[in-house]
Amino acid sequence: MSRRKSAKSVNKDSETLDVGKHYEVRRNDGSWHPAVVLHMRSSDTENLFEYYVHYEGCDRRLDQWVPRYRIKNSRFDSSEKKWEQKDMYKNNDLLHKSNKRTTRSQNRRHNEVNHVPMSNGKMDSITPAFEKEHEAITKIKYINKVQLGMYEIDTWYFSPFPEEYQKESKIWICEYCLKYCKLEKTFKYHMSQCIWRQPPGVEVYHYKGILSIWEVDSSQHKLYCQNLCLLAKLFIDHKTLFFDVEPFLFYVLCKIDKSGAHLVGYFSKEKDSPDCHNVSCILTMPPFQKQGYGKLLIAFSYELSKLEGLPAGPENPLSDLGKVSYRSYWSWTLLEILKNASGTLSLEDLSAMTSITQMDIISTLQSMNMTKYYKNQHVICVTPKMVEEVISSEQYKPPTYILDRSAIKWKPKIHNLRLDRLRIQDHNT
Ligand SMILES: CC(=O)SCCNC(=O)CCNC(=O)[C@H](O)C(C)(C)COP(=O)(O)OP(=O)(O)OC[C@H]1O[C@@H](n2cnc3c(N)ncnc32)[C@H](O)[C@@H]1OP(=O)(O)O
Repeated sequence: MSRRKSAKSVNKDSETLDVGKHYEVRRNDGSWHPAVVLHMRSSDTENLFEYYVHYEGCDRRLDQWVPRYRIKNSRFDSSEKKWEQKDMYKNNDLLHKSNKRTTRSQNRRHNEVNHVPMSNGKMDSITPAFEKEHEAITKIKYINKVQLGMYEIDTWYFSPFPEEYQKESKIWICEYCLKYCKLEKTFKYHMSQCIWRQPPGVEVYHYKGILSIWEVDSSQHKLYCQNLCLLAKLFIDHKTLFFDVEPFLFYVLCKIDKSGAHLVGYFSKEKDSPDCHNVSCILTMPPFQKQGYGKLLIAFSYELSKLEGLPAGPENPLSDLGKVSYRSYWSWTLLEILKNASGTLSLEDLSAMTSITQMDIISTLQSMNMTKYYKNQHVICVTPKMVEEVISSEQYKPPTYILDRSAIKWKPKIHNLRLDRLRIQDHNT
């Protein structure tokens, strides 16, 4: 007899809930939170349904399948608004300490991570129609866990793995070649046969035998790059690149030990970016997040832009965590220059020194109150005292990993068509 009961017999075991309606749901940490039920399925282990819920006011990465007993019977009327905003965000990983005065930068960071709309009501540059379509397609995440090397990782979002993998709650991925498997035994067999111990491609950064970055050309290693994108999509909400990877280069950051080079994170970059993007997508694998690797990858992307001699920036829209990381990198980089500066510095100077675009410099300096709008243009308005104050505040965080420029083994390539075009234009004028 099948372990699963039919929907009809399941209904008898407990009151079923309505998809699309709001209920109070117990989260993993034990707190109750209003949530909308997005989907239901019969559970494998219980004679009950389980429900896919989205917690109101929270990022979709917290959406999850929960058993029936974690949901209160009575419907929750979301219009009652009995949940205070501060309670809604209480359990997010970035906390607002209620008794403590928060600085402007802490407020901005809290708003970014918790999706509080900006004063103009906009979240970012995605159109509502696109957002709706995107949400419909990627509403339900079926793969809940992924085993990567020694880490079992909870996934955050839907990723378009082939259909037969979509119904698996866990998949296994080889941390070296990124082959994915449905079954643990297939995975174990693969690991006994796989001879890879590092990403394919060329090592372009090697730091003291501990960290390395590999440049992987998707034209030469298409399958690896496609698998990397599928894996990354489990942790990036707005990502559309999966199969047509050839226009991109991938920079893969690894931690090295005697067993091999272990995947920590990566960023992708268009080979020819007409909009001067130096990062298309960036990811640190969750077990390595908040340890400084994201800012190391960002610093590396700007070092490449400096070698190319072009100001550049990440592709928009940035995710909540992307915004926080870029803002932190930009602030630190600019303050490092300003604290040692003598004489005047223009926006052009700062951009030439850092390869950060003037727009990103302006928004970063504005957030630190260091610009003025004068005669229809932004001017830097900063005194040594202002710089000192920010540097001694909590907002100033030197990176955990400082990029060692001497460890970079990379030169701009011929295939950087845009760079060549710019040089030709320059020569002709
Ligand atoms: C262009 C684009 O691709 S946008 C999409 C960006 N990518 C994603 O959103 C994918 C999921 N997120 C990630 O992979 C990572 O969070 C990244 C890549 C954005 C950042 O990587 P990390 O390795 O965590 O970055 P790192 O440790 O250097 O921290 C950067 C800053 O973000 C902060 N941060 C990182 N994670 C969190 C978090 N969960 N909550 C609050 N702050 C956080 C850190 O405290 C740090 O701030 P600080 O410098 O002021 O201390």
